[in-house]
Amino acid sequence: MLNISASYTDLYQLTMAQVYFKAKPKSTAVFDYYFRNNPFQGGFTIFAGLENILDILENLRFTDADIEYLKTHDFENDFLEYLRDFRFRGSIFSVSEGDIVFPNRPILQVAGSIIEVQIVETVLLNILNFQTLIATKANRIRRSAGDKILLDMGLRRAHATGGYFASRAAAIGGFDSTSNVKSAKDFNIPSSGTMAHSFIQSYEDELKAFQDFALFRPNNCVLLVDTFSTLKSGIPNAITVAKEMESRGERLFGVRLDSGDLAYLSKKTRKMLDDNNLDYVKIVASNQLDEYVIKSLNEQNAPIDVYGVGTNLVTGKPDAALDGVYKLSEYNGNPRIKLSENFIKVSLPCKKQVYRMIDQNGMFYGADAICLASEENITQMFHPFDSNKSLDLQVFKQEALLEEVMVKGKRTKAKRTVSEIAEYAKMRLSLLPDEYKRFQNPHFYKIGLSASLKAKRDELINQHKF
Ligand SMILES: Nc1ncnc2c1ncn2[C@@H]1O[C@H](COP(=O)(O)OP(=O)(O)OP(=O)(O)O)[C@@H](O)[C@H]1O
Ligand SMILES: O=P(O)(O)OC[C@H]1O[C@H](OP(=O)(O)OP(=O)(O)O)[C@H](O)[C@@H]1O
Ligand SMILES: O=C(O)c1cccnc1
Repeated sequence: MLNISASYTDLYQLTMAQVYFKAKPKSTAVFDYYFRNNPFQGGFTIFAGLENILDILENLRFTDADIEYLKTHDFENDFLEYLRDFRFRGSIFSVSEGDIVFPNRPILQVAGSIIEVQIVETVLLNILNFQTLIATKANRIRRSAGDKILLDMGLRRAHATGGYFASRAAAIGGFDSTSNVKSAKDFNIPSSGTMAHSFIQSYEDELKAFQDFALFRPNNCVLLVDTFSTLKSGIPNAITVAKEMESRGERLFGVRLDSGDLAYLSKKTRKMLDDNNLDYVKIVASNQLDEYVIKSLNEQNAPIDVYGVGTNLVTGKPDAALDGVYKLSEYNGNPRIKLSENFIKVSLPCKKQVYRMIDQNGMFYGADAICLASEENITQMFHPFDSNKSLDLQVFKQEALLEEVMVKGKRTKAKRTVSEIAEYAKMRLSLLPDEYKRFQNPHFYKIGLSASLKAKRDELINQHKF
């Protein structure tokens, strides 16, 4: 994992923490993590990053160098000594990583000493917002690509170290492999790679470049065919090399197209390969791909077997960020609220649970009910702000989404691998009806409050009215 110490936070967390330390060191708090809008104007979001956050929180420390640095920021000595021994000892309830989530309902709830839960806000938002964005983007690309192989090649275009977590999130969203060696190693993701134009340019002629590559690196050999002319030079040379490999008892894995009209070129390439009895040679395509280009290429029946996607995947284009927030819902056991002129931004008080409604076919019905943590079997949910709207929940099976994953700073469940999380995401997505999955105007997934939670919230709104 990347080395993240407790100074991976915003300064204001520490300035607030010093005041808590001096004025009310024994106080406790509960914070909710949620986001406000599905990214990419989609109908759902895939939650990712939880396992990394649990790893980070279990090991979070201020290093001696962190403390030395903070000495230059007017912090008091006794507070700095407290930070020297800082540990995260809080508890976390969370949705399972890989589950399908929706806006404006708690995904994760952090409880503990107010100093500790405040300091970890930044790293938690940083990791969860980014991976959730990228897993959701990756899944859009997966849904466009159908059963074609998807290779993440984005590290070089990612926002610095973001590429490390982007490759992990891409695998959760449905990518098959990554070019990113460190992520592949750390997260046990299959890795793969082809060759760069520079390799071919370093030779006097393309054929010799292909021949050397096939000779010294024959396994999963993919030749990049567009350096000079795809159809007049790259493919004929690749066919020559494929035949030479056959004579050695080897097989060329594929050719990669990286420019031009990918539908036209892949059709011509397929025909040239097949005419030479090379139907096993795969066609890889890359060049600024995203879910829309891939959908279009599939609609044009482009015979592409593998799509390599970089920039648009790892930067979460065009959204760039998920708007996830971390809001205080309880202080010293008392409910807290944040008001806003914008109704949707009014926060929800108290420790909560979220129930997902399951229909008689075992599919998601399209509604999550938020209630107090102590409630079970919610009979009715109410629209958060339109008192005329409610939904009878008695006909549904109800599934509790928030489960305990950390107590006193220690995990309470076994770690899950990236491939387990990816499988889980796929399974959960299969339970979501198609109308929430379409790219244009997806159906709106309902959110509702239990009567008790709504009453608590309304009581607090009235208390704080001016
Ligand atoms: N048949 C196709 N249908 C839809 N989109 C395509 C098709 N072929 C290529 N594209 C996409 O169109 C865009 C083409 O961009 P651009 O013109 O910069 O590529 P190019 O012709 O390869 O140029 P360069 O040689 O500079 O890389 C890319 O995003 C590519 O993935
Ligand atoms: O287009 P993206 O989706 O971001 O995919 C990654 C791109 O990165 C590489 O190009 P680059 O020019 O960096 O290297 P190269 O010289 O190997 O082509 C690769 O050839 C792809 O075109
Ligand atoms: O393996 C490749 O082809 C690759 C990897 C990273 C970026 N572009 C291409």
